[in-house]
Amino acid sequence: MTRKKLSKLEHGLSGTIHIPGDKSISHRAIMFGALAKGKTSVTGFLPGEDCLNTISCFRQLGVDIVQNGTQVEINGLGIEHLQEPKEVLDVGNSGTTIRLLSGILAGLGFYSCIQGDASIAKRPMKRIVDPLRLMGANIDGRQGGMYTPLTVRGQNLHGIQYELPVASAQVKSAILLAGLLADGTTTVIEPERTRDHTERMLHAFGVSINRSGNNVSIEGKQHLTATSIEVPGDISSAAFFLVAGAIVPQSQITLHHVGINPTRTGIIDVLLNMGATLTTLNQNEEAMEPYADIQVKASSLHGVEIGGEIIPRLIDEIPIIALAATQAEGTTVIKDAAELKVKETNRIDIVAQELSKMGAHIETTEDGMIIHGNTKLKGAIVNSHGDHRIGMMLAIASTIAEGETILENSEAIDVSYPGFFGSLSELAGH
Ligand SMILES: O=C(O)C1=C[C@@H](OP(=O)(O)O)[C@@H](O)[C@H](O)C1
Ligand SMILES: C=C(OP(=O)(O)O)C(=O)O
Repeated sequence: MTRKKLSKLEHGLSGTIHIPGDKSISHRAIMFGALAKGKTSVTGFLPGEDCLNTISCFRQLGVDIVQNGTQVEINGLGIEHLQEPKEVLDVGNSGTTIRLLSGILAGLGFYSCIQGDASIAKRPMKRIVDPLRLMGANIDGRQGGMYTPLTVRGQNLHGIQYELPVASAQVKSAILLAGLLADGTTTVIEPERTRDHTERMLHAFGVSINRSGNNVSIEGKQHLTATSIEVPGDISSAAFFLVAGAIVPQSQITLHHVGINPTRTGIIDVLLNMGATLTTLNQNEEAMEPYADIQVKASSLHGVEIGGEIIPRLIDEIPIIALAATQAEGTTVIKDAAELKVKETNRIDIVAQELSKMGAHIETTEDGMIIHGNTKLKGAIVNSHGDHRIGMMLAIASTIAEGETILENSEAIDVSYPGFFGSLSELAGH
């Protein structure tokens, strides 16, 4: 366990930083490059633990992948050339890897077993097992398919029409990827729009995939053609500094080349609603994934209500939004976010528990939290509980907390943002 000693900043944050590559897009670039025929080049790849685990899983499936920092070359031979792995596939801490990979493996002609770390062992897998079984998949797990390890004996699948019981891009993507290998058409109906990186990137690999309202359809037996992928900075990583820039007095910072796909920009909408001084500059809307520079200045915030269709557009940002809310005038209510309970940790309970140690006033509810604002935070011994987003949120909290903060299990941050403390030091002028 790594314990990190942190303290309140004496000055505001200033300067410009590059935000590391988007995690969701990096996973998909590896996976789709592995399914395609030909050489796929990826730039801006996120060399975080989750995405490195995706690389190692696909290497075990026989794919030649050369990774050098943020550059990756995948020499794909086509879907039909993936090979039965000799060992258990280990996804580490990554929910995205296990769910999307299961969708792919369900339609291939061999046996595989997938597992991850202690957090993955507690996360729900029935949400992918159920629809994949409806497509004819032979997939199982502990407790009737609820939990890992998962075993998959790939076989012929057929398309289905499936209404998602929860708004989840991982479940949508698992079904669409199985649909790519299946006979006939597969249609997924989303209750609310979730991130659409799978749809955008499959299109870039030459696959035809159609959206009509909240329905996404794919024809089976299509082939992917290798391409080049440019991964923009991860708005979910940028979020920690967007909030830091807003709440650390006298800050003014610019985050360079951040993805602004509209299915991901809920954090920008919420910060603007809270009264933050935030501007997007140098927007590029033409790219497969749009991006921009984002500038934020310290400003006084006020509480807001967050719920409904915006939730999937900011689901991973709720821990850092909760911190912003502790500094806002008035109360912030977050609802319709029960999905937070099945992330790397129960993010409703852990946000409340850890921020309360620093003096925050947070009530948990069944599907969110009520955060009372205008709180002076104080240093404390806090713990990431092995959850990268909790770790980063607590590190940002320490920059405004009186006294010293000790962050236990700070190593979890490497899952999505290996250079996080370097970025923080750079902006703090250390
Ligand atoms: O598809 C993806 O890349 C992701 C989807 C979201 O999960 P759900 O699909 O479970 O909502 C998100 O929380 C996760 O960090 C990444
Ligand atoms: C929930 C997350 O990721 P995953 O589901 O891929 O583990 C996250 O990055 O916050």
